[in-house]
Order: sequence, then structure tokens, then C-alpha cells
Amino acid sequence: MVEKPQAHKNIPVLPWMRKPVDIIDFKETPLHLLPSLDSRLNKALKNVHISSLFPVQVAVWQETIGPGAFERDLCVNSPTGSGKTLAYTLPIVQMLANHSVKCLRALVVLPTRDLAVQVKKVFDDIAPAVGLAVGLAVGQSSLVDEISALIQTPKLEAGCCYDPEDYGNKSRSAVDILVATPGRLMDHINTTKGFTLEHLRYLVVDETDRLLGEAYQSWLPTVLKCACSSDEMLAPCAEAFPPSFCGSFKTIRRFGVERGFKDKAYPRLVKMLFSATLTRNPSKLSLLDLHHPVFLTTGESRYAFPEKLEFFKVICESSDKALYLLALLEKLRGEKCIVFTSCKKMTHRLCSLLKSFGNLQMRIKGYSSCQHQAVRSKTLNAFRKGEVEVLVSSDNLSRGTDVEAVSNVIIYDVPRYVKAYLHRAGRTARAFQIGRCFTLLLRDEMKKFNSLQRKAEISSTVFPLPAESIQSLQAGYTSAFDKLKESVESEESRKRRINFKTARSHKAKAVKPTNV
Ligand SMILES: Nc1ncnc2c1ncn2[C@@H]1O[C@H](COP(=O)(O)OP(=O)(O)OP(=O)(O)O)[C@@H](O)[C@H]1O
Repeated sequence: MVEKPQAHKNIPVLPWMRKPVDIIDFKETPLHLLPSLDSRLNKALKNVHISSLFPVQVAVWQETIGPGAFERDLCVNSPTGSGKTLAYTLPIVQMLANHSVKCLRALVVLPTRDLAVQVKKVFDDIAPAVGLAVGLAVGQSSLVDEISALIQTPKLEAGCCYDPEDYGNKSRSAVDILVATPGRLMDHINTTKGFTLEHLRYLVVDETDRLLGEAYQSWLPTVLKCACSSDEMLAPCAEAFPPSFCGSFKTIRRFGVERGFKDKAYPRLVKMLFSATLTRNPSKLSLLDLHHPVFLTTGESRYAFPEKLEFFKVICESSDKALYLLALLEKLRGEKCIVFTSCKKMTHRLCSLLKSFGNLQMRIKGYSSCQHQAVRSKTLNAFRKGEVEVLVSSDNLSRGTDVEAVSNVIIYDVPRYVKAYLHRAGRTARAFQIGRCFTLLLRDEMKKFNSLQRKAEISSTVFPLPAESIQSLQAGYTSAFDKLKESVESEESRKRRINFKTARSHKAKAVKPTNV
């Protein structure tokens, strides 16, 4: 393996990040040439039409199952849509394939519920083939239902008396692998009887930069504390927490030797980090207490985009930006598109405008954090099935979401940061397919956009929209815009009325005499 020096020496990075393994040196490999692949997994992969592994998957396989054999923690930075999910699910499932006793050995943490559901599906494609059960802790169902899916309690026999304490201690994990969001994971750690991380061997932090960017009730130090024995626990942040930090939950990591590391008698907790924009911030990475980490990245650029992604820009005036979007959507009719806006308010307004434009016969839906989770999941499913052609969203959908056959991403509002641009653009051209990213640009945004392109090391060409196609939409657009104005005004006056009523009732309560 050739270890290439990193190009960006001016960015302060940890020493091990300066000598990455380049994923470009790995080639797509047919399953039958993959060393040591369990034949049951080979079959399961073929059942879901996977006949070869992508380069990042081969690179991770080499570090985990091959000569590297999980000796070091892994930090993987690989473009959007390059197959990072299977890169970690496959080695974990292969490693756990021969365990007959059920206990929670692998934990995957993701920032959102939809992403966790998506990753669980990838595990579900392969894990049952080797007898492994996969659980989901995301708050999709009630806590009680979730607990009964995750924890096995001993069957009670009629006529016998049970000590409730003893009964609770006999509860054990019903799953080998758990995919979770941080909030629900913390609920189980703090309150679920029988839920334990003491057997944990693999911890995956997917979308690492996003998860490390937000504290989410200190989920990371808690997980590390619960999963590592007290003498192994080295995370610097752990000392900041009092002994009662994990509530009634205590972890004594067992000394059952499955695979010793160096002179240690217990299996090490292997940590794997994955992102298309992996953080290089030493203080953030230090929170993970990584063990001789190996850094796998693609090429020498700080930001790598999918190979077959093409970039276009549409230049317009602020007064008719939405009109240009309409003309562009007309042009892309019949192809799946995601339109990215700057915020949920914009998503809502743009979506209303597009819907009230009568001539555009396309199924358009909005996806935003204003909506209930069930509504969002339903919308996403409809988009996956092709029942919705255009999805309008803010950054809620930009990370990790994998929808097949999205041909175009349209960036309606230019984001400030390259990372945000990269994740949005990466919803297309996935799995080495072709895709197009269009950016709508006002003239005075050109300078800012050029600087973003320089940082991202990409360039875009102007996408021509003929003047006639714009003019033909003008009348319909003006009437849709008027309708939108009316609905925004009525919505705002309704909000004002509600606020006024609420304030009046608060005031009335405040002056009510207390006669107790
Ligand atoms: N070996 C493979 N053969 C065929 N398709 C694959 C293979 N591996 C992954 N895919 C498909 O590629 C798509 C992208 O994979 P995945 O979602 O894991 O990408 P990712 O690198 O995690 O992207 P992001 O950074 O956006 O989260 C998925 O639809 C997946 O089914």
C-alpha cells in the first residue's frame, strides 16, 4: 500500500492524518475475488444485486478483515455516494458472524432518524444471512415497543414466584447490532433495564463531523464510558463526569478473551468514523480517544466530489429567481430533482409557489423540520418510489440521504460553506452514476460563488435557459406569486391573532388572585 503525503500541509492536522491511505489506489473488486468473504454473505449481497465492492469498501475490508484485522481505529473520508455504509456494515457482520451468544456487540450512531432507518436496511440485507439480529433505537415507535424489540426478558412460568430484581438481571439483548440516534440511545442507556454496552466491540460514528459538532446530551463520553472498562477508559473528557453520570447503569467490561490486543486481556472497542467531510479538528477528534488511527481518504484534495457529477450555474436577477427555477424544472421534466433552499421558511414558501403555478404538472413536495417526522418519512418514501418528482428541502435532507435515481440537484440558495455545498450536491451522482448539480446565482453572488468553487476545486458551466422559455412562464408565474403573497399575508395575520390571544390569556392568568 502506498501512503501518500497530504497536500494541505498548511492546515494544522494530527500527525497520523498527514499520512493517509489513498482510496484511489483500490479498485472495484468482484465478490469472488474478495479474500475471506463468508459465502453466506456473498449470497446475501448477490440477492440485493451487489456483485462487486466499491473502492472504499475494498480499502476498509483490507484494514478490517485483511492483514490490518481491526488492529487500528479507522477514520474514513470518502465522497458522497461512494458506498461508505456497506464499507462498515460488511466487515462488522463478517466479524460477528460466528458468535452464538446474543449480546450487543456493534453500535452505529447517526444524526437523524431517517438516516438510521436507511443504514438499518443495509444491515438487514446481510446480517440475517449469518444469524445476526439488528435493532433500531430512533424513537420511531414508543419506548415500550422499542424496548421489547431490543431486550429479551425470560419467560414467566405460571405458578412460580419471581424476585423482580433477579428477573430484571436476567434480561438480555435481543440484538447483536444496534443502529441508533444519540437521543434515543441515551434514553436506553439511562433507563432501559438489561440494556448494556459492556460487550460492545465496534462503535461506528457515521456523519462524524455532524455528530461531533453537536453535544446531544454528551452521548459520546457516555457511550465510551459505558463501553470501556474503567482501566481502559482513557477519554480525557470522561473525568469531567461524576461517577453517577450513567445513572443506575454500571459497566464492568468482562475479561472474556475474544481477541487480545498487545498485553491487554480484553477486546478493545474498535472505533470507526465515516464522513464525506471528515473533521480534521484535533480537539474534536481527541474526544474519541482513537487507537493508532489509520486515515483513509480519496485523493489529495480537501474536498472530493463524486466522479461523474457535473456542475452548472444559472445566472438570474433576484426578482425572477423563482421564475428561472420554474424554467429549469420544465427543462428537467420527468427527472427526479431535489431543490435545496436556505431554511425551512424558504422551503415552505418556494414549495407553495411551485404548487400554485398551475402549468407545472409535476408532483412537488416539501421536506422540512417544521413537519412531523411521520410526514417527512412518508414524503421521502413517496420520493423514493417516484410518486413525487421534485422535493424541496433545506439542509435536513442534505446529509447521507440515499435516494436512487436522483438525476439533478438544484441549489436555489448558495450555502456559505463548501461542506454544505458538497453534501447537497452529493444527493445525486451516487454509486458512480452520472448526475448534475445546478446552482441558481444572482449576479452579485458570483464573487462569493467563485471563491466557494476555488475552495472546492470544482468549476461550473453556464446552463443556457432560452429567453422564450422564461417569457412563456411569466404570466403563470405572476399569478402564482400573487397567490403566494396573499397566503403569506393571511398566514401572518393568523399568527398575529394567535400570539395576541395567547399573550392576553397569560396576562389574565398573571392577574388572577390566588385564594389558596
Ligand atoms: N458495492 C456496491 N455495488 C452496487 N451498489 C452499491 C455498492 N455499495 C453501495 N452501493 C449503493 O451506492 C449508494 C450509495 O451508498 P452509501 O449511501 O453507502 O454512500 P455514502 O458514501 O454513505 O454516501 P453519503 O456520504 O452521502 O452518506 C447506495 O444506493 C448503495 O446501495
